[in-house]
Formats: sequence, structure tokens, C-alpha cells
Amino acid sequence: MDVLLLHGLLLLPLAALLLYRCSPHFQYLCKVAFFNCWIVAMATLLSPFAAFRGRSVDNMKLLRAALLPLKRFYGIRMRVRGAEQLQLQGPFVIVCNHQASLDLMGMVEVIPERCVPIAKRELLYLGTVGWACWLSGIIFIDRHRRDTAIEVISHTASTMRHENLRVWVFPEGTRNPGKSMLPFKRGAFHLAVQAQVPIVPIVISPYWDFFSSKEKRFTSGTCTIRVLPRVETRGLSPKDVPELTESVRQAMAEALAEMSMSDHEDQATEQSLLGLGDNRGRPQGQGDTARNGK
Ligand SMILES: CCCCCCCCCCCCCCC(=O)SCCNC(=O)CCNC(=O)[C@H](O)C(C)(C)COP(=O)(O)OP(=O)(O)OC[C@H]1O[C@@H](n2cnc3c(N)ncnc32)[C@H](O)[C@@H]1OP(=O)(O)O
Ligand SMILES: CCCCCCCC/C=C\CCCCCCCC(=O)OC[C@@H](O)COP(=O)(O)O
Repeated sequence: MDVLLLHGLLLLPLAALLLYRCSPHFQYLCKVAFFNCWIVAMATLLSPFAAFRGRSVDNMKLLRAALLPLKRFYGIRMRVRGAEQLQLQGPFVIVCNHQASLDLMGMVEVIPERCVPIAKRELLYLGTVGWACWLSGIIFIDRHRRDTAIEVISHTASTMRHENLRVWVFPEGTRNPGKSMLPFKRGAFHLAVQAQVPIVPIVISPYWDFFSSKEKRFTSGTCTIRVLPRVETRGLSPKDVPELTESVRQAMAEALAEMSMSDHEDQATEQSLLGLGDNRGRPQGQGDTARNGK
């Protein structure tokens, strides 16, 4: 009986390995589980160190260092274009498209010093993850209570100026793996106008070639992060916010459309050079659907 149990225990990892190699769905589940476990483990490990310093934007460096290795585990190559646009003295607001939690990997590639994201309040309740976020000075807003969210943003505007803080906002307000960007929420733009600081738009290329939560597909691939020229807000007032929001969204949407084409072409060329079909890591018969889905 003991021998049978031992054999069973030995065979279990082998079976899991085989399943991992053969089933893209199982591979997807393992990779997503690893992503979440890594975040929880790192947050648990780092929170005591961060607590030692107290709530401080400097703790963002710890979070960044903890998330940077993730791209290597997943074989994701990050290309950054226009990083020089982030070489600004003083505070500014970054606005970035939001496709999935994987955005954290792109975020840590380019996040400047003294920069904190604005996040939904729910993240605060994720145990040690919430604690690590709070200790790093992440700004939480309650999306269901507009007035209090606006209050938090107004308070952030004055903190930015007094403490030379940069703020990262996902103006779509929620994750969006779709083809185009959602309409933008206006908080980030009010924030920049209130603080009279520039806006730096950042566009992360679509993940379709290597990641899709709908199709349960997660392979390796390349991701491009493009930092667009900054937009000045000096002299603008709240009445200019709708137009400002639209013009920034338009510039980002154009960049996203351009990147969707060029990244996919690069990936296809790379794969044909390697002698691989375009269906690598995709369930049989779904390659064309995934491509046309762009
Ligand atoms: C070791 C590892 C451990 C840790 C690892 C984990 C790290 C995680 C870090 C990363 C976290 C990333 C998390 C990302 C998110 O959580 S995304 C979700 C949260 N973000 C947002 O929601 C974006 C910001 N939201 C907004 O800006 C909204 O505008 C909001 C203020 C919330 C209001 O929303 P809503 O009412 O739905 O829409 P509108 O934008 O259309 O606004 C309605 C009217 O209000 C006016 N408005 C908005 N903001 C302001 C303001 N600040 N001041 C004055 N007025 C404002 C707006 O203009 C609209 O009025 P009008 O129509 O123009 O008259
Ligand atoms: C005591 C409770 C312990 C609970 C432990 C839970 C473990 C959770 C595991 C991992 C947490 C990973 C958190 C990554 C956060 C990534 C940021 C993100 O992408 O947030 C989504 C948010 O932008 C928009 O949310 P919606 O698209 O509107 O939804």
C-alpha cells in the first residue's frame, strides 16, 4: 500500500508536467495562479520591511523590484519606446491603458521615481497585498462614491505639488482587453489641471499574441510600451477638461491602433523565422479567430 502511495506521489508531478506541456488551458491556469501567488508571497515578505519605513512612496521601489522578474518567468520581452519623455523634473500625471492585471509588468518597466498609482479601494482588502499597497502610498478611491473619489483626487493635486509626487492613473477606470480603449474617466485630467502639471500618456501594446483570459491562453511574446509626448496643462481650467480628455484619448487610441498592427507583424515575422505557425500556444482551429478578433 505504501509503495503504491509512493508511486502515486511520484507520478503526480510527472502527470502535472505532462498536462502543462500538452494543455494550453492548464498552462494558462498555472501561469495565472503563479502570478497571483507571486504577488501575495512578495507582498507578505516585503510588507514588514516597508512597515519599518512607514507609509512612503519610497516603498514603491520595493514593489517594483518584486514585480520586475515576472517577465522573465513568462518569457515576455518588454520594449520601451520614448522613455526620455519621462525624464521630467517635478510632478506629472501618467495616463495609461488598462488591459489586465498583467499591466503591472509593463508598469514597473517605466514607472518613474516618486510615482504612485490610483487604485480601486477593493485592493486594500486583499490581505498583505492591500497592506503593501497602502504602505507604498498607493491612492485608493471608491469608484461607487463619486464625491469622495473627487475629494481624494483634489487632495492628491495639492500633495503632488508639495511633495513632488507623480501619479499613475488608468483613465479607463477598469480592465479592458478589447480592441479599442473605453471612454476615459475625467479624474486624471482634473487632477493634472488642478495641480497645473503635465500629462504623460503611456500606451501598452495589446497582449492578444500571447495572452487572452477569454481563450485561456498565455504563451511567451513581446510587449511594447510607448511613452507619448507630454501634454501641458498650464493655464487650463476645469472647463477645458472634456476637450483635454478627448484629445489625449485620441492620441493614445491612434498609438494603440498603430502598435496593434506593428507588434503583430513583428511577432508573425519572428515566428515564421523560427519556422513556427501563427497558432503557437493557441488551441487548434482558434488561430484565425484570435487574429481576426483584433
Ligand atoms: C509585491 C507586490 C505587491 C503589490 C502589487 C500590486 C500593486 C498594484 C498597484 C497597481 C494598481 C492598479 C489598479 C488599477 C485600478 O484600480 S483601475 C480602477 C481605479 N481607477 C479609476 O477609476 C480611474 C480614476 N477614476 C476617475 O478618475 C473617475 O473620474 C472618478 C473620479 C472615479 C469618477 O468616476 P465617474 O463618476 O464614473 O465618471 P466621470 O469621470 O465621467 O466623472 C463624472 C463627473 O465628475 C467630474 N469629475 C471627475 N473627477 C473630478 C475631479 N477630480 N474634480 C472635479 N470633477 C471631477 C467629471 O468631469 C464628470 O463631470 P462632467 O460630466 O464633466 O460635468
Ligand atoms: C485576507 C484576504 C486575502 C485575500 C488574498 C487574495 C489574493 C489575491 C491575489 C493576487 C492579487 C493580485 C492583485 C493584482 C492587482 C492588479 C491591479 C489590477 O489590475 O486591478 C484591477 C483594477 O484595476 C480594475 O478592476 P476591475 O477591472 O474594475 O475589476
